[in-house]
Amino acid sequence: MTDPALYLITPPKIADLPAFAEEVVRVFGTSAGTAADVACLQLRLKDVGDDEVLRAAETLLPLCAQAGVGLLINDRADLAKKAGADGVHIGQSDGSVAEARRLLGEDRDIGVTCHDSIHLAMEAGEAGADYVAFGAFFPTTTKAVEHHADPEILSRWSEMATVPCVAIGGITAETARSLIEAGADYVAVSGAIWNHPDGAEAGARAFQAALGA
Ligand SMILES: Cc1ncc(COP(=O)(O)OP(=O)(O)O)c(N)n1
Ligand SMILES: Cc1nc(C(=O)O)sc1CCOP(=O)(O)O
Ligand SMILES: [Mg+2]
Repeated sequence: MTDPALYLITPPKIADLPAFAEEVVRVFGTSAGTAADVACLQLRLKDVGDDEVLRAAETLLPLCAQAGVGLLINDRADLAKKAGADGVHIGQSDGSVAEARRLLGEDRDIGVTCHDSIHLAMEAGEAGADYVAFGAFFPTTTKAVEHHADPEILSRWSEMATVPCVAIGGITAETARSLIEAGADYVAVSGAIWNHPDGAEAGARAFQAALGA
């Protein structure tokens, strides 16, 4: 993952892959023609077959590569490996960091969901995670969440650890900066980009303005 603070997450379903790919290009293009303000894109498709994930990854990978944005696959290190993606994001039920590392090698990124737990984050960091993710910080309609995090966990983590942390859950352009100021290295966002009333590009621009990138 690179320096910019915006971590994009795809919608859980992509009905029209070519149209979505065009939207991704527009989102990447919101920073004076470069992708410099997006750290990575996580392909998070739910309730679809492996073929559909691999097809989407095959379409998105060259767009990401051209823009200098890493493509991470959600849930499945094996599919990240097959797709030649830049890494994987795993939740607490998606397998271990050790297994993902064995499959992907040292040069790929592995992120781990840690909910609202410093303990889980310490375990992930010790296991070799490249980042830990805390959330959910705000109500979200993208998924049913069981854990709610307070921004204070970001401050605690950033003071005690060097492993970067990602904030997730209902984040909008209006709330993103407060989480970065609390200690988040990245804000992971789905709905506020793809469901923006004026389109995804407008959503990305709003984050760009808010994050001062
Ligand atoms: C950056 C980031 N953080 C947290 C999650 C959630 O992962 P998980 O708990 O495995 O839930 P699902 O996304 O798989 O429904 C994430 N995907 N990305
Ligand atoms: C995928 C996901 N994981 C969360 C967690 O708390 O672990 S919240 C979440 C949804 C993120 O989408 P949006 O930006 O639309 O809220
Ligand atoms: Mg998961």
